[in-house]
Amino acid sequence: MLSLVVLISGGGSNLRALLAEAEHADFPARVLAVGSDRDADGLVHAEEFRIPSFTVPLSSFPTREDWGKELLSQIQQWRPDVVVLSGFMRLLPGEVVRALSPGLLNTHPALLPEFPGAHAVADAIAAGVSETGASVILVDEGVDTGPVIAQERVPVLPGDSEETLHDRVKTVERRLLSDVIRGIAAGRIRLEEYPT
Ligand SMILES: Nc1nc2c(c(=O)[nH]1)N[C@@H](CN(C=O)c1ccc(C(=O)N[C@@H](CCC(=O)O)C(=O)O)cc1)CN2
Ligand SMILES: NCC(=O)N[C@@H]1O[C@H](COP(=O)([O-])[O-])[C@@H](O)[C@H]1O
Repeated sequence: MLSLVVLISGGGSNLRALLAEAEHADFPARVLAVGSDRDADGLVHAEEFRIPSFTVPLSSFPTREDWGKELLSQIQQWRPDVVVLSGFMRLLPGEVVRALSPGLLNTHPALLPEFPGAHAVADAIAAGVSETGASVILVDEGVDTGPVIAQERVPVLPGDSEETLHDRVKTVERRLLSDVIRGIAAGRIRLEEYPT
């Protein structure tokens, strides 16, 4: 059984999907705790599924590095096999990335390396592309520069808003993340074999 800690910053719809799937006996992973860098709306999903949560606000620390040390401490108390960034909107300091790698995944709503960063869906709309995608990557010390574990194209439809496109992308993200977690648990995906 793979043990996960999931980090969020927002509404946590992808977290909720993972928590719901983890309730099924055939899912080979469990979420030990949910963490956030703020009082995220998505923490309500952890409460509903009776999963412990913790919040480490960046604004409570003099530096990002100090924040990272506390975040890392909170994560490591749960001794997870894998940490999943699911709408976690803070860049992690190198010390945190190094301590958690290679068991540190991020889901991103674009076909990386296209549209990295915090506003991928808006950027895809603005660029006028006819398709974008979803990616699951290993997190490195760059910004969305880690090796791609899984990704899938998603069409941009005429009249798409950021919201309609993001919703379409999220449905693919959820499936990709589930498949990656199942692959890791089954030994088909070996994170240590990816270059970082
Ligand atoms: N060391 C890394 N940390 C994180 C990565 C990563 O690739 N390396 N991915 C992000 C998730 N992410 C994209 O997938 C992402 C999230 C946020 C930002 C960003 O610029 N954040 C700003 C604040 C932006 C805001 O609050 O709107 C910041 O951290 O100051 C870039 C990429 C998670 N962490
Ligand atoms: N750069 C990181 C990034 O953009 N992450 C994205 O935030 C969304 C969170 O949605 P949710 O809060 O509804 O799960 C997801 O689409 C995730 O890929």
